[in-house]
Amino acid sequence: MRHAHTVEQVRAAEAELAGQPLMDRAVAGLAATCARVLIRRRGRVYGSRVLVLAGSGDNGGDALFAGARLARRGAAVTAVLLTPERAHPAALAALRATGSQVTSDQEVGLADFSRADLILDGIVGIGGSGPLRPAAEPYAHQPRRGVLVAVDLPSGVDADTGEVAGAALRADLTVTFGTHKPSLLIDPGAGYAGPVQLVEIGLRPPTAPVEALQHDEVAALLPRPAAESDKYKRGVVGLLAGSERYPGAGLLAVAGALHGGAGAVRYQGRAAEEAVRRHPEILLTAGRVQSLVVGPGSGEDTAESLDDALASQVPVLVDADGLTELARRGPRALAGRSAPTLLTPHAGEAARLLGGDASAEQVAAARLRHARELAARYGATVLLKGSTTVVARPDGTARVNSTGTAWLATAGSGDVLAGLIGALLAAGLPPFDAAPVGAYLHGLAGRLAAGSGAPITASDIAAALPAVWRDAAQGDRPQEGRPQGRRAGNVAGLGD
Ligand SMILES: NC(=O)C1=CN([C@@H]2O[C@H](COP(=O)(O)OP(=O)(O)OC[C@H]3O[C@@H](n4cnc5c(N)ncnc54)[C@H](OP(=O)(O)O)[C@@H]3O)[C@@H](O)[C@H]2O)[C@@H](O)CC1
Ligand SMILES: Nc1ncnc2c1ncn2[C@@H]1O[C@H](COP(=O)(O)OP(=O)(O)O)[C@@H](O)[C@H]1O
Ligand SMILES: [K+]
Repeated sequence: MRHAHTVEQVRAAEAELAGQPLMDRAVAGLAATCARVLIRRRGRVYGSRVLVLAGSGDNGGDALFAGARLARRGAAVTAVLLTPERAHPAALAALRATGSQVTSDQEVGLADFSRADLILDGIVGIGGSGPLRPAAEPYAHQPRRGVLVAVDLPSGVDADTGEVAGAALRADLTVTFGTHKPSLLIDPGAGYAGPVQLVEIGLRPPTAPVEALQHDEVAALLPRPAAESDKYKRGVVGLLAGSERYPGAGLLAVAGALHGGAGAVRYQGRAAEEAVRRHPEILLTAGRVQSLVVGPGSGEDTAESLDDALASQVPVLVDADGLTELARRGPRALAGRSAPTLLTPHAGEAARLLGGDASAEQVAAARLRHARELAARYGATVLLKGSTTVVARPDGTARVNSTGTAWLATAGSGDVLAGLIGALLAAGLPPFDAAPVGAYLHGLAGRLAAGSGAPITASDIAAALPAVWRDAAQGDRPQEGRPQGRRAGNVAGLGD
C-alpha cells in the first residue's frame, strides 16, 4: 500500500521526533538521488552544473544542504535565493563554505535554469499556500534542458489535495520525505511530480487518509473460487444496462462483468438478443443477484431500472444514465437503502450530481475535494473517473488509482469498468475495495491493450482483462503506482 498523509499529520509526526536529525536524513537521500541522476546523465558529479532554487523555509534548507553535498563532490553549484533575507541560515552557510555562487538576482537564476544539468526545486514544500509568489513564478515557465528534481513536492502544488492554483514547476522526479503527500498521487499535482522517490526519515504518521493499492494488495483482494464454489456462491451480477438507443453500452458492461470474478452475469437490459449472441454464457432469466449495475446506456429504461435497483437489498453500482437520473432525484433517493451504493461518475456527471455547485472543469481540478463532497452528500462510496481515479467514502477516506493511461479515454471504456466493478461487488468485495481494484485492473488493461501507445477500443480493454488479472494475481511484484514508472512508483533507472 502506498500511504499519503496530510501536512498536519506530517507536522505532528515530525514533532514527536523532535531532536532527531530528520533534515540530515532527508538531505542525505536527496543528495544521493541527485548524484545518481548526474552520474546517469553525465557519467559523474564532478563538473556538473547544478542550480539550487531556495525559498525561505526548510524546503529551501534541504535544497541548499543537498547543493552543498554535491558541491563537495565537485559539482559547480549556484544557489538562487528567492527571499534572500530569510534563507535557511545553516544551510546557506554550508553552501557558502563550499565556495559556491549564491545570488538573489533572478535574471541570473533564470539564465542558469536554462543551462543547468540539474535543478533542485526547493522553493516551497509542505509549508506552501496559494499560488507561487511572483519571484518564483517565472521559473514555472522557463525552458530548461537539465533534470528538475522537486524537493518534497513540486512548488506550486497544494500538498494535501493535488490542486494547482496557478503555475507550478514541472519536475522530472520528486524526492519526498517521510511519507507521500496526497498531491503526489492525485492529478493535476501528480502530473507535475514525475516519478516519486520516498526517502525514509523515521516518521511514524497515523492512519493515512489517502492510499493507493499496489500489486500485492490487489492480489490479496482478487476473488478466487474456493474448492466448494459454484457459480452462485461466487456471486451473480445483474446488469440493468443497454437500451434500444444504446445497446453497445450494455454489451460492454457484460464484457467487463464476465471478466470480473463473479460466477455468472444476469443481463436484464434491452440488448439481450445481441448480448447473448456475443456472450452466450450470460443468463437472461430473472433471479437472485448479489449486486446490480444500473445505468450504462440504459436510456429510456433508466428511471424504472434505478427504482428497481435502489429498492433491492444488494450492493448497487450507479453509472452513466443512472447518475443523470440520480442527479435529478438528489441525495435523498439513496436515503432508504440498507445495502451499499457505489456511484461512478466522470467529472461531468459529478458536476451534475453536485447540482451545479461545481463545473466539470472545477471537479477535475480538485478531484479529491469533490469526490469527498459527493460521497458525503450522497452517503455513498464514489469513484470519480479521469486521469487519476479517486474513490472516496462518506467519512473522507480515499483511495486513488494511477494505473490508467489517457488511451482509456475512449467511448465505452467506463461501461467496461462498471461491469467489472459490479462483478467484484457480486463476488463479495465491499465498494471501497471493489472500486479501486476494478480501476486498477481496468487501468492496467488499458495500458496492456495500448502497448507502447496506440488507440484502443473499449472492447480491447475488456479483452485485456484476463491477462492483467493473471499478472495481478501473482502479487509480490515491486510494481507501484503508474506501472511504467512515469509517475508515482519506482524511479525507473534513477533509483538504486
Ligand atoms: N516535516 C518533516 O518531517 C520534514 C520536513 N522537511 C522539509 O521541510 C519542508 C517544510 O518546511 P517549512 O515548514 O519551513 O515550509 P516550506 O515548505 O519551506 O515553505 C515555507 C516558506 O515558503 C513560503 N511560501 C509559502 N507559500 C508559497 C508559495 N505559494 N510560493 C512561494 N513561497 C511560498 C513561505 O513564505 P512566507 O509565507 O513566510 O512569506 C515560507 O517561508 C518540507 O517540505 C521538507 O522539504 C525535511 O527537511 C525533513 C523533515
Ligand atoms: N486522461 C485519462 N487518463 C487515465 N484514464 C482516463 C483518462 N480519461 C478517462 N480515463 C478513464 O477512462 C474511462 C472513461 O469512462 P467514461 O468517462 O465513463 O467513458 P464512457 O462513458 O465512454 O464509457 C474511465 O475509467 C476513466 O477513469
Ligand atoms: K519544492
